[in-house]
Amino acid sequence: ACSSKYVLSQMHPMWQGPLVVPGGDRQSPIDIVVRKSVFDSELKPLLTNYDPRTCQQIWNNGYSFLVEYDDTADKSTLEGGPLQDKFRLCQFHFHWGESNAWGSEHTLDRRLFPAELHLVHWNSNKYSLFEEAVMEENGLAVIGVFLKVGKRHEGLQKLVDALPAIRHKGSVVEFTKFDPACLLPTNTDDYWTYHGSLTTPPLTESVTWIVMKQHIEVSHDQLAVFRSLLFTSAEEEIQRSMVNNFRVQQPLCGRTVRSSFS
Ligand SMILES: NS(=O)(=O)c1ccc(C(=O)NCc2ccc(F)cc2)cc1
Ligand SMILES: [Zn+2]
Repeated sequence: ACSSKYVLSQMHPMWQGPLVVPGGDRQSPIDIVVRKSVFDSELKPLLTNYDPRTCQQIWNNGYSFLVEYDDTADKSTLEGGPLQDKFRLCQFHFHWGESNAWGSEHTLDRRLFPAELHLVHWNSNKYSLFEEAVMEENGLAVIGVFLKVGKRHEGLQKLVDALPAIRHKGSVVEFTKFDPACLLPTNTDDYWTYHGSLTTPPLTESVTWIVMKQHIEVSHDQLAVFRSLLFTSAEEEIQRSMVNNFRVQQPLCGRTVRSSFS
């Protein structure tokens, strides 16, 4: 699957038929084999500087729900870690399952988590628009955080309360003053990093992935509200629950996964 130009079409409604992927040898997500990751002492701590005033809206794009940030200036940024440049936050979203048994995109030694958060940033030192950066080798940086079911996440509740207003594909509501830093684990120094791709079409291989070692906890009820969202728009007669919106793990194709901790 590393050299083939096609990846297997997936069961997901959005994945009709084989997808042509350019090259296809650095696709995401992957299974992170912890004991095969290589400690790199040059990896720095992550430096996030998010401004809640840049939070603009929350919407249902028919695959997940996105919280979008004003990325017309370097106001909410990510630097450090494996990155050489400054990256601007443009949005965050989640992937989850129909049950708590699965839902994450990355796995740790094949272990599945009920959900995964992605904070999406683009390289504002080198590019002037997300759409430009998404086509370039070092254009994007995405932070992945695993979710586990446990105690209620107070910071997440404001977002959960907004979801009923965007049940259908295409709906958008104003959403302001949300600090995405509240969704990061307490320890952001320990992570794995590797070069991969977007996990949804166009699957472009422009992402430096930064997957946090420490997960965050959300309650069963909070996750149940994610599952109350719909893939379908209000006009469609068949409503389909927005669940299992994850891509299956892709071949590593000889890539090295580095760790910031030994
Ligand atoms: N799950 S993930 O974090 O890997 C991911 C992040 C962002 C996007 C995205 O922006 N798609 C729309 C898009 C893609 C390319 C464009 F040029 C414009 C919009 C897709 C997947
Ligand atoms: Zn994602």
